[in-house]
Amino acid sequence: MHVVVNAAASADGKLSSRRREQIAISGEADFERVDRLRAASDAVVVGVGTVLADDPHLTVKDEALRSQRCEDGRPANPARVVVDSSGRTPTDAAILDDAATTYLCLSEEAPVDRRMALADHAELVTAGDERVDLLRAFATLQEQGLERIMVEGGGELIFSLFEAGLVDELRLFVGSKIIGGRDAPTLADGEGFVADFPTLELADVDRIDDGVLLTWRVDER
Ligand SMILES: NC(=O)C1=CN([C@@H]2O[C@H](COP(=O)(O)OP(=O)(O)OC[C@H]3O[C@@H](n4cnc5c(N)ncnc54)[C@H](O)[C@@H]3O)[C@@H](O)[C@H]2O)C=CC1
Ligand SMILES: Nc1nc(O)c(N)c(N[C@@H]2O[C@H](COP(=O)(O)O)[C@@H](O)[C@H]2O)n1
Repeated sequence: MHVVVNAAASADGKLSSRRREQIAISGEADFERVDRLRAASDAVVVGVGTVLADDPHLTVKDEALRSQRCEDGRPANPARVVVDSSGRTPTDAAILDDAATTYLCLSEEAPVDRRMALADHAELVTAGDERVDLLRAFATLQEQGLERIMVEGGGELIFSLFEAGLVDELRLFVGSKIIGGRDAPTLADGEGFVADFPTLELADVDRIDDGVLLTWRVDER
């Protein structure tokens, strides 16, 4: 399995505003790059915080890219995965439509009534007691043939993936907005590290739109 975290941060390092509303940080060319990365992936992963904040669809937007996937014998869109301990994903969320297979990674904490409601719309994976055990959940995804994984956020999930040692690559677009706000989400929120900080090796720097795409490989820990 190869896990790429892709996100867009403002020049001051925020993924969205203190209201946790989705903000277009990427420009047109970066959104096209993101679409190509989605098209090259077997699955696109987000945390339930992102589903509740953004109601994302997480499909490939360019029809030519979808057609190419079909010609290659793959589904038109990559699978979508939500990390959602207690099954808070709304049953009318865009991510649960029939454009692609959706996996909901739950923990034992997810109530039976939520499981029953969501089972009509998604494949349910249970791993972990309170929070989702990401190592186990990702191992289950791999058993389903999902090898090329793209993670789009948000900051809570990205921190946990670094903590679990699951991230191979980070692609961070730094855009030309200042968002500010001490409580606005950043790339890696969660508890934060105080030691054993994950370290990165810079692989590429590209100017895109009015910002910079930084590509980092994650050092083994
Ligand atoms: N600019 C960008 O590229 C992106 C920005 N965003 C923004 O990020 C914000 C949402 O991010 P967050 O609130 O951080 O939520 P998140 O999307 O990271 O989801 C976190 C939630 O996932 C669940 N979860 C279950 N097991 C977990 C585990 N082991 N580790 C971590 N989480 C686990 C918990 O309910 C937790 O609250 C929104 O404002 C959204 O707009 C989201 C994606 C990309
Ligand atoms: N790459 C990138 N740049 C930005 O500026 C963004 N705001 C995001 N947000 C992510 O894209 C998701 C929306 O996807 P759909 O258009 O609904 O398919 C959103 O939920 C964030 O994960 N990404």
